[in-house]
Amino acid sequence: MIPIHTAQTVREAEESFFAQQPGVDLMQLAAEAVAEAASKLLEGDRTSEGAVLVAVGPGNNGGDGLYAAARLAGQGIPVSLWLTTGQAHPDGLHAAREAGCREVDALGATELLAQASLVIDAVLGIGGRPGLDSVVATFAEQAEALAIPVLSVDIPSGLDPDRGHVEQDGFRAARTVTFIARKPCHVLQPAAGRCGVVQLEDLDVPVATRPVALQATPADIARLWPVPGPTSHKYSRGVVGIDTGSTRYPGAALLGTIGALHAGAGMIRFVGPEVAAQLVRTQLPSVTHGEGAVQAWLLGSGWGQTEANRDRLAAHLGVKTPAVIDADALLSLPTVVPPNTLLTPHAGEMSRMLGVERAQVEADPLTHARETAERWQAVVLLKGATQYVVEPGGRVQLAVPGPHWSAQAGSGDVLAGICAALLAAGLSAADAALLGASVQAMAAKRRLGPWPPEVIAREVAAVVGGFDPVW
Ligand SMILES: NC(=O)C1=CN([C@@H]2O[C@H](COP(=O)(O)OP(=O)(O)OC[C@H]3O[C@@H](n4cnc5c(N)ncnc54)[C@H](OP(=O)(O)O)[C@@H]3O)[C@@H](O)[C@H]2O)[C@@H](O)CC1
Ligand SMILES: [K+]
Repeated sequence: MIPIHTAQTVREAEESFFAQQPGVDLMQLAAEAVAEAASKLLEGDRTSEGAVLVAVGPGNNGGDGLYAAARLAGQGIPVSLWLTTGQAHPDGLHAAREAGCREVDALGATELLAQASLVIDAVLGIGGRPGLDSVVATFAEQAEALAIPVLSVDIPSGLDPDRGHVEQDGFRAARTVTFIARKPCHVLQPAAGRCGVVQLEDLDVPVATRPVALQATPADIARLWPVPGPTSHKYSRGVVGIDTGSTRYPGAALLGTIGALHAGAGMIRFVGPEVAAQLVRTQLPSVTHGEGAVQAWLLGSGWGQTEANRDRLAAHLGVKTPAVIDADALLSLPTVVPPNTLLTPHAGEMSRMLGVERAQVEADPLTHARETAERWQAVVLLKGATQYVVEPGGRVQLAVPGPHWSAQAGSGDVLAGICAALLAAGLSAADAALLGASVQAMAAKRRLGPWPPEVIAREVAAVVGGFDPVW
């Protein structure tokens, strides 16, 4: 799991590091990493005038950029500096000037842009307030329009380091070199989409504080997946009870059932309405129909919004079996849900659960997901371009990200089914959510393109097969 830390935590880590090792110059280490990354991005194209154009802000982020500029100029690379506010880190500026960097003003920077091979964005880092001065914002847009690669120092300037929300257009980096720890903007969408490849330079500075979130990697998912062993049988692998679908939405039932089967459910008991049951029967012969003991329930997908939802939900939740509660059932939740319940809303559903606007959830997903988890004392999987797994108590994990093709009807039904299979296998609701969302993303990556959700669901089985260490 990759720890994600806030700007404040990183600052504190830096301070306590300096208190213990005052002689170490972190800015030089940072600049060295930036210069190295710049050299790689230049790929030998070092001849044109203004090959590297460094946009320099007034603080230490600009200082990193200036020392990196000095290093590049020292290698004979033509480097131009644009001091975006007219102010700059004094020692860094001195070093860059000594090394032969030339300075341009805003107009000169815009003119040079067309010939530049690389822009280094050292305007604002973790000390910046979100948003860019309009001249810098226009420069960033032009760099993007001209497809000039941008290397961002620490974060693409203008982003809020601690959030995924993007307030205004700004730099879109090909690569971001960040220091000490990854920050939320590097992993949370849509901000993460502006960072390009994120390269972490930890500068040997330890961070003692608890991370604000943990980002899962495919290796984590493979390690945690419940692969069957020699003593496994269908009951030990987990029986999933599924009550999903309606006359209006029978397909949701089929999709969730396909998801559960392809994620390794030992057995499925389908107890949804007859119209959905018929569909499942014709497509998935291994599914059994009718009541019986189950280890986890999958509820809510494709129910539609009806008065009957509250009773339909209560009928299953009364027995205190772990459950995945999805879609329409999320709006009929009782005040108390059974232990190990997983709620799987998207932003729109979460906004209705909390009685706020969807835009509010989208602007600050983490706060709202935390509030949802606290209110129902249940694990929440907030679905979307970034998939948040939030537990009551505040622990936040982020699923492995996937391609944006997955933003389509039916993906959520499949995902709920995958999570239910994992819950039935005995995983905690948090692990079921993290593994379920991640494996679906990994499957979508293997099947890149506008594949329908059932095709991605079938690919899940192939991804899971790769987790088996025996074969
Ligand atoms: N800690 C670490 O891990 C390490 C840190 N290092 C580096 O230090 C960076 C942090 O440096 P930092 O603290 O000097 O802040 P930084 O981002 O340069 O910006 C502050 C300046 O910008 C200004 N300003 C703010 N918002 C603005 C806006 N919207 N538009 C315009 N101006 C704005 C603000 O002025 P103000 O108006 O607030 O007086 C102030 O002058 C960090 O990102 C990393 O690159 C590495 O060297 C080593 C490891
Ligand atoms: K920056």
